[in-house]
Amino acid sequence: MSQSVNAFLEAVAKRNANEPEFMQAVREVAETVIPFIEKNPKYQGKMLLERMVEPERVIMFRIAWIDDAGNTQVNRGFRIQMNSAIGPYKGGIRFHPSVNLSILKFLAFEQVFKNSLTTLPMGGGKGGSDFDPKGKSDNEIMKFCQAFMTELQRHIGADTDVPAGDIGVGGREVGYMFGQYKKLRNEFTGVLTGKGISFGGSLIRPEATGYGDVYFAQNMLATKGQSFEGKTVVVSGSGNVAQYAIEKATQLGGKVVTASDSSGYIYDADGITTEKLAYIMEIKNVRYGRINEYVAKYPNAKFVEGKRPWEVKCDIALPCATQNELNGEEAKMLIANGCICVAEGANMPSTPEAVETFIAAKILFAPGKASNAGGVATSGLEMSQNSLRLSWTREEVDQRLHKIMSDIHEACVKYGTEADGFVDYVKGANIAGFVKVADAMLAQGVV
Ligand SMILES: NC(=O)C1=CN([C@@H]2O[C@H](COP(=O)(O)OP(=O)(O)OC[C@H]3O[C@@H](n4cnc5c(N)ncnc54)[C@H](OP(=O)(O)O)[C@@H]3O)[C@@H](O)[C@H]2O)C=CC1
Ligand SMILES: O=C(O)CCC(=O)C(=O)O
Repeated sequence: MSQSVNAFLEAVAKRNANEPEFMQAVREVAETVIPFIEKNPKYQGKMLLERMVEPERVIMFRIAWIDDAGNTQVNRGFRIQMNSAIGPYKGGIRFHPSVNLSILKFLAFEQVFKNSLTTLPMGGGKGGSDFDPKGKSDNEIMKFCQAFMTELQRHIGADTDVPAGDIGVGGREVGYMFGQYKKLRNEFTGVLTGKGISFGGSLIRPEATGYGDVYFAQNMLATKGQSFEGKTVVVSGSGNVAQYAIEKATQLGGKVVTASDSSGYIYDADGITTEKLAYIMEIKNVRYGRINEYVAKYPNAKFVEGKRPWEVKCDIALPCATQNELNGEEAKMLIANGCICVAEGANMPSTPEAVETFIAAKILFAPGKASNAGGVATSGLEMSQNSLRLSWTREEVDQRLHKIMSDIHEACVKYGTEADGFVDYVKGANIAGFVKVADAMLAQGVV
């Protein structure tokens, strides 16, 4: 690592002690963007990256609510408004007991680059709470969402900051938060995305992150004359992103053999067909159950408790669960088993050692900020439809999503192609994402 990158990271670490996930995300960007800045005088002397690692605003608040047993509960809420140079803050809300400042700052920082890559006018933000939705009744989920929005509503707005879902926050939670915002503010605006279709949501938004991840992998595979047809695919997670990655990979002729949750993974050598995926959706979206319930219905499959699916032989891997779920050893195992393509559906699922391993082996590797950008891009399309007070068809939204994912791929190739023709998608995504935000910051002066 160069001296300037080292010095930069030391200074950031000093100001952000005990924030390992945030430092991990900053390091990955700094290693590729600082050498680019050093070759481009236009971006020097204005502290651009130094400004980008400093959130424009961090909001932290108490959420008090009453559970079904009549007990008072207290959680912590956050919204990180990271960068608004190219548009209103935009990014999801996460409800998970692991949520803290470090995790949300890493997600908000990644979001700035990702949103820039989509080509749409969206700044970056992220929020959430350490609230654990597991085991809560529907009434408790609604009460919590209302209490969360009672505070958050004063900080957001259709032209200020537009939240959406993330881990633990899907259509149900977005609906409850939207209802509370509308009640308190007495306005019907597109203040959240991922809304229900009957109140301003966009067709394809639920599918968009998983579909977009597969479209991006399709673009990468095409550079090698390859496709999903006949390939074995390993997917982690079984939530929103994983479900639609499985659906699209299967539609394109791939055989998806795994899905997982935090308790372990299921391996189905016959492939997760459309009918079997419908069962996963019932387990996860209707009953909020566990992935091992799959083997009770499909006994040919097995459940591997407490493990992750990267030990399964595959051609393509799609990590779609959470951060740091694929380590260096697992990356080596994937490569030794013949994996040629990894497209991250989750945010930062590969550890730095895993990323290094994929790039050293020169396989097709896409970082989440490029390959999972289809979700927020379609949120951007939802905002456009809300502003127009129109709804586009499934086909129209899917067509736009396709085009956006191809354009992101092209931008990565433009900025990430090495002298020997290898495309470093990490470098490409970071530099392409940086350039648009940096140009806007330069034009707007030091603010
Ligand atoms: N939803 C979206 O549009 C977008 C999401 N992403 C990213 O994709 C990833 C998945 O999000 P999404 O599908 O929406 O979330 P969901 O809540 O729908 O699903 C999350 C899945 O990941 C698993 N998971 C969560 N934490 C862990 C953990 N610590 N170890 C193992 N498994 C875990 C969950 O299992 P369990 O139920 O056991 O916790 C569940 O299967 C996240 O990284 C998110 O930031 C990125 C872009 C957009
Ligand atoms: O759709 C959005 O606004 C948020 C998506 C998101 O949180 C993400 O891209 O990680």
